[in-house]
Amino acid sequence: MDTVFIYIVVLLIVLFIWKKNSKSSKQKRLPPCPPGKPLIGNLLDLKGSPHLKFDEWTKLYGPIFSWNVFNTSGVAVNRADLVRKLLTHESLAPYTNDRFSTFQGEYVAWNYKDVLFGRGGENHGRLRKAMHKGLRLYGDGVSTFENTVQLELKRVVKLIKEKDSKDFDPRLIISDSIGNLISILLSGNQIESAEESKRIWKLSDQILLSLRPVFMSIMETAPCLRHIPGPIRNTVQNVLAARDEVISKYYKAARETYEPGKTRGFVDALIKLQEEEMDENGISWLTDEHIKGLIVDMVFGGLMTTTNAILIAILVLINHPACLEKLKNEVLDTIGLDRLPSLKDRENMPYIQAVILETLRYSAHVSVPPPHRCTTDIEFEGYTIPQDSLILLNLWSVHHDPEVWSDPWKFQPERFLDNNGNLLPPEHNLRQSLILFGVGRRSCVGETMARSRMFLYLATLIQHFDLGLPKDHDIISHDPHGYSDTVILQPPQYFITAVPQS
Ligand code: HEM
Repeated sequence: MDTVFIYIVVLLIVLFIWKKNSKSSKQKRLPPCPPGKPLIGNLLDLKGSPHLKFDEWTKLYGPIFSWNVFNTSGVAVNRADLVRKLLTHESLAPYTNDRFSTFQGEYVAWNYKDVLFGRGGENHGRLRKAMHKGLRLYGDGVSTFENTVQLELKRVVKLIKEKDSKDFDPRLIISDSIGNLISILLSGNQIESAEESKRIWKLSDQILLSLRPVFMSIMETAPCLRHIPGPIRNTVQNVLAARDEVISKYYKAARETYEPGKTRGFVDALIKLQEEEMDENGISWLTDEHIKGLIVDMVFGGLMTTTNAILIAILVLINHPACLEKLKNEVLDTIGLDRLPSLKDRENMPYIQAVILETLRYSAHVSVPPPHRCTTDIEFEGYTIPQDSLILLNLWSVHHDPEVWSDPWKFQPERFLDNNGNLLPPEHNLRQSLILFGVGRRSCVGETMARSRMFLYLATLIQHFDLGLPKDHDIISHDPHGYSDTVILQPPQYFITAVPQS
């Protein structure tokens, strides 16, 4: 059975390449391209860690280069100003912000009814607004939700105190807690059991597995294989089962108990918006499937990114005790010990804000975000980017560009502070060289939420504990070159000590 299966897959891939090759593909002045192999192009080059290979090519070919895999061409953009121009300039933006057809968009998100995998167009803009509206529940000044987060943080502090100053792996506690927060945000309810965080993580993990290049190319070439017993069908079934569990828990439950005028969480906010947007025939552009698609985005977009950002910050900080000390002084001077940190404190705490920016720059853990699709031939910086090319934002190279960042591999929050210790303003050249959350029509909808969570988690941990290196475990390097290269870079397992502040 296995041999037949592999035979069919190989045959279909060859047919697909032949079909694509046989189409006329007049290539114009493409950006420089590393030499590849016949048929497969640069496939083998990208087998390992794509972000590291892209960085190598950036050094060889400069700020824009192209590559080819199975005759699909891609263009990588490796400098901050060029990323901004390509995605936001009014003459280019209408053509550079679409996405490709994907299994995740078609099957997991009800035929592109979400933001992340969704195609461009009018609905994409409306859905982004809807998601922002739902997320504003979490934004600055929403005190009820902030109180809920503080309750969750108290639980985290209690769990860490139970470690009794002994070594522990913070991933278990942080990932569970961020899962809980997403659950709370979706439903407005406090966590009922440990199962809820697990349910959310399961969906995120399954989507991540389905993003493996081999699975993606097979589904693109021969989607019918999802009906044949074997690994492809298993992957499809697992991701859809995990999705349906989350939808049943968060969408169906909210819909059944929804009371107009009460907004318990993100899902209620979307149901309310759906009602507000109904036309005279009682039909709303925001369908139930859109609401479900946005729930999938919340889980997949929000979980791994934020959990890893917090874990990276902790790992880097315990390896930089002087930064940790400055941070502790700022937290204790501004907030003290008698109350929990609140988002309002942030404006008086430039150092922690600089630490957050530098953590995200230094690690560039969303190193190569989901590709954009170029919808027509465009001229850019003297090159042609052909229609249907993938556009990849090489954020790893953008954030370690030695022309912009002095000593790019040094963790140095001070680079974002002026001589008086104030945070550089957003229009400063260095701030403009950060593309941490993308730019323009596809920029991250969860940016405010991610930054607020990073702030609250770090400030609360530092307020309550002296964080430090482990006593009985190896010290793990914080160098991002060693992070695992799933879609979002993850630091290796590490241990820390957390001694309660006296
Ligand atoms: C530290 C945390 C995060 C980082 C560094 C990050 C970074 C990014 C980046 C670089 C993009 C791609 C932009 C592009 O394609 O041009 C993106 C898109 C996106 N992010 Fe985030 N993100 C984070 C947290 C979140 C959170 C918490 C959520 C959910 C609430 C979220 C939801 C999304 C969605 C839905 C998109 C797709 C936007 C679109 O295609 O229009 N992200 N993010």
